Amino acid sequence: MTWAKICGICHPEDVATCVGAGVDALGFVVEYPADVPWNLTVARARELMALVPPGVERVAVVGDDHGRVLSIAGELRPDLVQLHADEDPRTTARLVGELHGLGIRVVKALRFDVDSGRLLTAHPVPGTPLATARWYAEAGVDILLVDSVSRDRPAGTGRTVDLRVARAVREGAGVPVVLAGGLRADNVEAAIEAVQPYGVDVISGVEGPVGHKDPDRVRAFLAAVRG
Ligand SMILES: O=C(O)c1ccccc1NCC(=O)[C@H](O)[C@H](O)COP(=O)(O)O
Repeated sequence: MTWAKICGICHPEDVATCVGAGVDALGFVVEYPADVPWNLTVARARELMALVPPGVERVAVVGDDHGRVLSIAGELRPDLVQLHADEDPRTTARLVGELHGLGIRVVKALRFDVDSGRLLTAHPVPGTPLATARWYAEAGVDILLVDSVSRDRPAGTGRTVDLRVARAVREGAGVPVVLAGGLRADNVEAAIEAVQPYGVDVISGVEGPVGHKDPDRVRAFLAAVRG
């Protein structure tokens, strides 16, 4: 069964909606170092995570600063930490060791630019997306997340990635791969078929007004994932 995560949770009623619809994991964006509509303080994230029942994984979506990532993880003790910025493999490897020591698994995002299709990274990386994926896998991450990024948004773009590239990463990375970027109830089945990912992840495709989940869209998305 394909693992399904819904990200950008900001309100208690959205926790209830997603859990009621059978989600596997919920993502909480915490003190992300860019202006995104789904950003939470640690205190607000703690309140919302406390509403998540056992059996549904809590993912803290964070980025960049090593010390801040570690401190957020220590304060919230999520099931997974999702590194969603420009963490280089050395920093990632260090964080993996420290987070695993806290019993927390690590997701690393690989972000593809919506205009050029290129893997966006501030660091010199091996030639192909697959080589970069392996680089991070060797750093010890538990899951890689293939996502899109735009000039305006570091995530939550509502735009799809090249599914052939995602498939190549999934086939060769050596760790489970989650597919994100522009997924909706009407395209997620085909995307799963094309990429055969471990899981899928969504924000825009299940929202009404930005920051608020639409219960019908949440249910339709999860029904489509379950086939
Ligand atoms: O969810 C966010 O707001 C967010 C903010 C900063 C960094 C990462 C973030 N989330 C990443 C995800 O896991 C999303 O599910 C992913 O970007 C998909 O978004 P969408 O294309 O809108 O479905």
